[in-house]
Amino acid sequence: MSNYSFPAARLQRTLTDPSKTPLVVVACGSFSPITHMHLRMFEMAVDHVRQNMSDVYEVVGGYMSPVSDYYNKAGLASAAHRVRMCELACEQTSDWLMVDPWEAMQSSYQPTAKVLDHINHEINTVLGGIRTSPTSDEHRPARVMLLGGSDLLQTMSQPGVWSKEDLDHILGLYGIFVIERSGSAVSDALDPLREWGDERGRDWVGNIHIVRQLIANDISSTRIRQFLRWGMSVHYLLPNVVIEYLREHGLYREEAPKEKEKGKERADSSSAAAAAAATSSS
Ligand SMILES: Nc1ncnc2c1ncn2[C@@H]1O[C@H](COP(=O)(O)OP(=O)(O)OP(=O)(O)O)[C@@H](O)[C@H]1O
Ligand SMILES: NC(=O)c1ccc[n+]([C@@H]2O[C@H](COP(=O)(O)O)[C@@H](O)[C@H]2O)c1
Repeated sequence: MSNYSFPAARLQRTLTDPSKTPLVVVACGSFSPITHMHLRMFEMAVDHVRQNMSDVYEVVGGYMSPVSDYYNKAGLASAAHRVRMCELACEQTSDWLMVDPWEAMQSSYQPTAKVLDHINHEINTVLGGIRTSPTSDEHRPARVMLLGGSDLLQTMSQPGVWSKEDLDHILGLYGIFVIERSGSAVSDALDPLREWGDERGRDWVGNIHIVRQLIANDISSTRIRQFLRWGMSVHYLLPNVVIEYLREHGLYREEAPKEKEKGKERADSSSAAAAAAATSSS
């Protein structure tokens, strides 16, 4: 990892309102390829904070963390390509989003709890937190929160996909913004978690922040890969710079063997995560 450095150039290092808690939003996923919806999720989370939690939090950063090549999911491009596409998309379409390549550079699958711990450590221990005002030397620890779609939340109550310890860590300590996604009803995803949270005497659900999609956007990377294989246009679904990169590197022209086998519309992320978790623990 000698060539790794934590990206902090766009991290807001000083609060604009000294009374607030700095908040860093982190999306973990395969991003194969990154779509406009992946980028938009962050804007939706910021709007949610401004509208519902602005008395407590100020968003100071947003990170994407693409999974490594050890995530056993069919049809993904290499981690190097996925990280680069995310970087290009962030550089060209956003003035605050960043990509942390740490997870993608690891030589084994890293559960999401570990990724959040890593970012928390970089910001709050290595960098020492966020300055409370330009005229003060006081630093405040940033709160790190996960960001994902309701399909991700749904996997959290599927047996064997997440360990109880990791759920406790993520939902108890960090918290999550959940963007509702068609096909994954939020209430169905929340109910089992509510039971487990109570069973353990902890308020998990209080740390789950549901973000409604007021303009429904159902872009999925699986669909994009399919369109590319079929020679269809993907314009206005992904940033142009990513489309250019896909063309240059000839990505997703062939169907991945496992994807073909399954013949599925959307790769089953829960089985992929379970397989990845099984690989990492074996
Ligand atoms: N259209 C969408 N609406 C809500 N959440 C989304 C949407 N697209 C992606 N996400 C969320 O973004 C995160 C990372 O996305 P991921 O890379 O898994 O994309 P995906 O489109 O779900 O991929 P795939 O189709 O390959 O499973 C996940 O938590 C996922 O739920
Ligand atoms: N046990 C875990 O930590 C666990 C389980 C399921 C998914 N995940 C993460 O959620 C994301 C899911 O991404 P995909 O939807 O692209 O499969 C990945 O970043 C994956 O690492 C983590």
